[in-house]
Amino acid sequence: MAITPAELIDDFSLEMTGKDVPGLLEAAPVLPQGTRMNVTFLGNEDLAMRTTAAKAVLDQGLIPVPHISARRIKSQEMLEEFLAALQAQGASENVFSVGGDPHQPEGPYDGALDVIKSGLLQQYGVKNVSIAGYPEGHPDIKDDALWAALEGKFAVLQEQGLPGTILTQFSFDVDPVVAWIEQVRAKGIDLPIRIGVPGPAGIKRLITFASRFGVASSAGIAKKYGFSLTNLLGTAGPDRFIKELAGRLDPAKHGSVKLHFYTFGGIPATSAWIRDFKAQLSPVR
Ligand SMILES: NC(=O)C1=CN([C@@H]2O[C@H](COP(=O)(O)OP(=O)(O)OC[C@H]3O[C@@H](n4cnc5c(N)ncnc54)[C@H](O)[C@@H]3O)[C@@H](O)[C@H]2O)C=CC1
Ligand SMILES: Nc1nc(=O)c2c([nH]1)NC[C@@H]1CN(c3ccc(C(=O)N[C@@H](CCC(=O)O)C(=O)O)cc3)CN21
Repeated sequence: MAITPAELIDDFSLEMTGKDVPGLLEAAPVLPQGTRMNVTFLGNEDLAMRTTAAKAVLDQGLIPVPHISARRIKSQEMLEEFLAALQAQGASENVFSVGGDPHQPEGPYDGALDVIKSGLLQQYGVKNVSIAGYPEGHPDIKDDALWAALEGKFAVLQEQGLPGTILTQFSFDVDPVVAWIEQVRAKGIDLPIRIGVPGPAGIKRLITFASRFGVASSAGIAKKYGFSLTNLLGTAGPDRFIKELAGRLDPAKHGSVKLHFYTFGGIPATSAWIRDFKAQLSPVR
């Protein structure tokens, strides 16, 4: 029963946007070689920004995990163009297939499952597909639909013989996260799970992103996490969250569980925070 925070944070992954290449270059010296760096697929990015960022990740000795936002893909040609550009750089082995925030699909793909079912991923060298998980649900998608989507994606990846990883929305509250992991395992879904946590960031910024993405941040949850809703001036990091989560995980019951950092406060700040957190866990003797 229980793993140590050092075990939980080992082999963490993190995330950048297409605009974050300068932050990536600044942070790279403190990131372990081979660390996975997700690269977002936002509405304000284009193919060149996304592929340039993925290449920059590779050049730093890290592993790019480009996002493919199903609803933002306007055509099969656009999907193939993106995958081909990634493959040409050696950046197509790992992708995150996600629905995307547009209320209406901009092309033929309604959700992540449609992209996976297309069979195109393997054709362009994809070897591992991350899919999304929602410990606290999603503001626009009913829980039934989320579970059906997760089970559907797991089944199709198995049929295709493609390894997968579940990557979750961030949370400030360990209780729903542990309950959700147990539900995933009860459904027989044995994929490795990466639990999303926010890197250290301004409290205002954390709350803004939490409300945008439908993540709970009530006064009680905020206090437990380490910030107050009435004092928005400071910053907050996930140290308490990580220590509590580690204390409640049992590998025999919960399977492989790692961490994924959303870098709302910037990649350098998150990377330095992780280095310092690890150092304080294992003081030099
Ligand atoms: N790092 C990131 O960029 C993350 C983004 N998300 C967002 O979460 C949402 C769901 O993604 P997945 O779990 O991959 O879902 P999915 O693509 O597997 O779809 C699940 C179900 O919800 C529907 N759906 C998909 N996107 C929707 C939307 N924007 N609004 C209403 N219904 C939608 C689909 O038709 C399907 O029935 C997307 O909005 C996605 O962008 C979630 C986590 C992380
Ligand atoms: N439903 C959902 N959609 C998402 O797009 C999403 C999630 N969930 N969960 C967390 C991650 C983190 N995401 C993001 C998205 C944008 C920035 C960002 O820095 N955006 C702007 C700045 C906007 C601002 O400061 O308010 C940028 O410059 O691109 C960071 C993380 C996207 N992600």
